[in-house]
Amino acid sequence: MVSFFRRKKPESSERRYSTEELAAAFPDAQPPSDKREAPRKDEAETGKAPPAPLAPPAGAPADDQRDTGRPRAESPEVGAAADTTAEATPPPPVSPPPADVPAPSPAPPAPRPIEEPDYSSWIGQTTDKPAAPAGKLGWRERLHGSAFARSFGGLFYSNPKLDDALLDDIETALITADVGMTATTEVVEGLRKRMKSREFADAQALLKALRADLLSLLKPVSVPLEIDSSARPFVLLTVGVNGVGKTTTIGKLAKRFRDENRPLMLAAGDTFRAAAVAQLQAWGERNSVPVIAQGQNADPASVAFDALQAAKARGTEVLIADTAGRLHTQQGLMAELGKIRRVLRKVDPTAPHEVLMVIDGTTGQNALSQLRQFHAAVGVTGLVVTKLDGTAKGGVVFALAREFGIPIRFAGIGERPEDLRVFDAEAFVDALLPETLGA
Ligand SMILES: Nc1nc2c(ncn2[C@@H]2O[C@H](COP(=O)(O)OP(=O)(O)OP(=O)(O)O)[C@@H](O)[C@H]2O)c(=O)[nH]1
Repeated sequence: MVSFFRRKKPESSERRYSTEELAAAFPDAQPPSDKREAPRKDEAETGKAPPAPLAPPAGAPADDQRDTGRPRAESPEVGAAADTTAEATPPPPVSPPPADVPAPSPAPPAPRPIEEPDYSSWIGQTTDKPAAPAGKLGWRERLHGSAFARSFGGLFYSNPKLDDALLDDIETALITADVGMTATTEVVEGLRKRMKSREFADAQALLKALRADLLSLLKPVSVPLEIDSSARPFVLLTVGVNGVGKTTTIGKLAKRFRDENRPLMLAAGDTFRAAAVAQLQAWGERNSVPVIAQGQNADPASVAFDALQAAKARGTEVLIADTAGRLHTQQGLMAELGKIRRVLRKVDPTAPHEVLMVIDGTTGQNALSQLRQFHAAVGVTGLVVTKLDGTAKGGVVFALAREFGIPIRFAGIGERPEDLRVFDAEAFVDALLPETLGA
């Protein structure tokens, strides 16, 4: 039973958290997103519901013609749309691949290719932030501002004693960082049991055990994306709620694949937000990556259908399809994802080969219900957790891993292309905890 709410600290107990940090433990304190149709806080999962085993994807929704609230173009189920723009030029050979794809190695990856990053062609907005170094480097620099790192920084440097107060502080820190009640209880009660059976010589030993517990939560989901070369093209469908960083992530992935010399095509399936189509097209033009687009308000399934046919005809290795951001609670829009998947399967019954859900790392426990709904609608096979830099709490990664076990393919730790990292459980955990505990 989590003691966060019932335990009262002794008067003499050292105060280690600011009121802001404690207040941050409560989801109501989260600032509202400035994005269109951003999820409301009252939709958040509070962690009260028992963790239900994830049902397999429910297959295609029965009625894909439900009102989505958007104008519709001709469906590809009756024929592919004609107004297609695609550049015929194949991507030019570029620099060697970064070392952290496809499989992470225990050894530090080689430095990034020595090429000047062309930020003028970057898909997202420009930023003055310096790029984080590649490989395992940069994680700590980017995550040190997170609620998780700040809470644990204070905790570890206060020279704690091995007692129940330390466990209370760990519990508070984990909840504050959005790890969620269930995962927090499991970890803290496990440590308490071991402490009572005198397994730990001192507080440092307990903290090392905590690091091991956190790692063991994440290790099973630290599974990098592998491009199956027998799939031509390998179709990657990106999904997620509004403003989580889908289009930006596609740009980062496209740069990664281009650097690996993989012939690539993009499908501008976010036909709701006009800027999203323009963003992909501009990026594609500058980087000689073909972009299939039909413009705003086109049927996204039609765009996906066209793109897959074009990619197949050209022998493209990877096709990345964007989709519009949608709230997981909007049934019509969730059904649209099922339609996109069905339409892709008309061209290639094995497509999409990866359904990559992008989750904003600052979302908190609401991320759990988002993933549950998207998985039911379209069968999520991999995750990208973005915005873990700056003020993100970061703990939701543990909650997602514990409840769903779906591979976390990438982590977004900044806005630069090289800030999309292959998810590395050890680099992530060690970036959140003080350096003295690192392996
Ligand atoms: N700090 C930070 N910002 C990020 C990261 N990933 C994306 N962003 C920013 O998040 C904002 C939204 O990104 P978009 O790519 O437009 O999000 P989207 O999901 O495509 O948005 P919709 O099309 O509206 O659903 C942009 O300002 C990005 O620069 C990240 O890892 N860290």
